[in-house]
Amino acid sequence: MNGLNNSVVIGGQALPELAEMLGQAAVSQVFVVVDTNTARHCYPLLEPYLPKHKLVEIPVGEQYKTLATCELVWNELTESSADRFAVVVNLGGGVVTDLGGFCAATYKRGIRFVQVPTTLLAQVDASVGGKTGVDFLGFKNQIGVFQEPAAVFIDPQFLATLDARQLKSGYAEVVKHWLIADAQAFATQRQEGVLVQDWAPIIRSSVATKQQIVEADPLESGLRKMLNFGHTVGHALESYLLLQSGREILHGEAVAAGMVCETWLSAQRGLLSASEQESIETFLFSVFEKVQFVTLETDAIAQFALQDKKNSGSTINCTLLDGIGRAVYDQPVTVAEIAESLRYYHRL
Ligand SMILES: NC(=O)c1ccc[n+]([C@@H]2O[C@H](COP(=O)([O-])OP(=O)(O)OC[C@H]3O[C@@H](n4cnc5c(N)ncnc54)[C@H](O)[C@@H]3O)[C@@H](O)[C@H]2O)c1
Ligand SMILES: O=C(O)C(=O)C[C@@H](O)[C@H](O)[C@H](O)COP(=O)(O)O
Ligand SMILES: [Zn+2]
Repeated sequence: MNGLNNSVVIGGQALPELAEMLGQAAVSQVFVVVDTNTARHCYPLLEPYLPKHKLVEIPVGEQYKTLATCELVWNELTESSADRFAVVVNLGGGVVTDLGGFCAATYKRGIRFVQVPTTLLAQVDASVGGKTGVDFLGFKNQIGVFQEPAAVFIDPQFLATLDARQLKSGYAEVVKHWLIADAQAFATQRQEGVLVQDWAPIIRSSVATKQQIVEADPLESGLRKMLNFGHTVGHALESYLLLQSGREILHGEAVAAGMVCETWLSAQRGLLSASEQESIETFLFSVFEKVQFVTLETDAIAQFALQDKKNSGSTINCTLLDGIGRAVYDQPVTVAEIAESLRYYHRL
């Protein structure tokens, strides 16, 4: 695609390869989207590898993953007269890669973008697979498109400035990949927790799991729904708390809670044994603190699942576990069952 190809490069060679790619491709202008934190911590590491470019800085946080923030990016592209040979480099966590990807995919009906993820969450999940978008009316990723980046450049050195809470949030998606597709890794690697010294092997295996699933079903008509394990309940919880100032939680924290709830739903249906359920729960609670809500809120939280993208009509289709390392999708669940799973979580 105009000298850029759709690859994922992981390791110390990532930034030199990005430089090489941008040097070879027909590129009219380069725009680097950052947030305020990645401008400070990550841009100095990337800058030596970039040709002449313009920096586009967006505010930090999920609250800014909105159409209003997209306008900042589209304004900059328009005012700089960016043409279809311009390339957007998204340098940041999942908010930057989702939003920057969406802005590029829609500007003049689509210009090329590359992802340079700087959080563990974005390195193991968000930067790969072509889901881009923003939140809308409080619903997660309600507006977006599937558009693969021209390439993804993952350098674990960016993780050095990430705090423990953010590392754990990314780790939730690693655990999700184990639970849906890699029982062996869940059995052997979970002992290490987040005290991992070298993230590269974990990033490589998580990205490989995700790529394998995405390649089989890029537009999520079936199999890709496995990657949404923990997200029917997780997104409902994340969306509900996002709308309440001061109670926001991180995406991975919501997914971890969602995985406990959806593990319970799996066990309720006889898909998981009591001992499998217990080992998942015990592990998740050894890493993640309990998300705070009161029982009275569970019905309101569960209502958010009515907007889940996997739904058909009013049927909420959940992804459940059929044993550790195996996911089944399109499992109908009711709002009442989701609320019950949240009450179970609350009681633990
Ligand atoms: N597209 C997908 O497939 C996909 C997959 C999973 C999650 N997501 C989305 O990703 C988002 C969450 O991503 P996230 O957890 O990366 O959040 P994020 O982008 O908000 O980054 C987390 C925090 O870390 C800061 N930061 C980023 N890199 C840093 C670094 N190297 N050093 C210090 N600080 C740094 C950011 O400024 C922010 O404060 C959610 O919106 C979620 O919906 C998308
Ligand atoms: O790539 C996918 O497919 C996923 O579901 C990965 C999820 O971890 C990610 O949070 C994704 O953004 C959720 O997508 P959505 O379609 O439920 O908004
Ligand atoms: Zn996710």
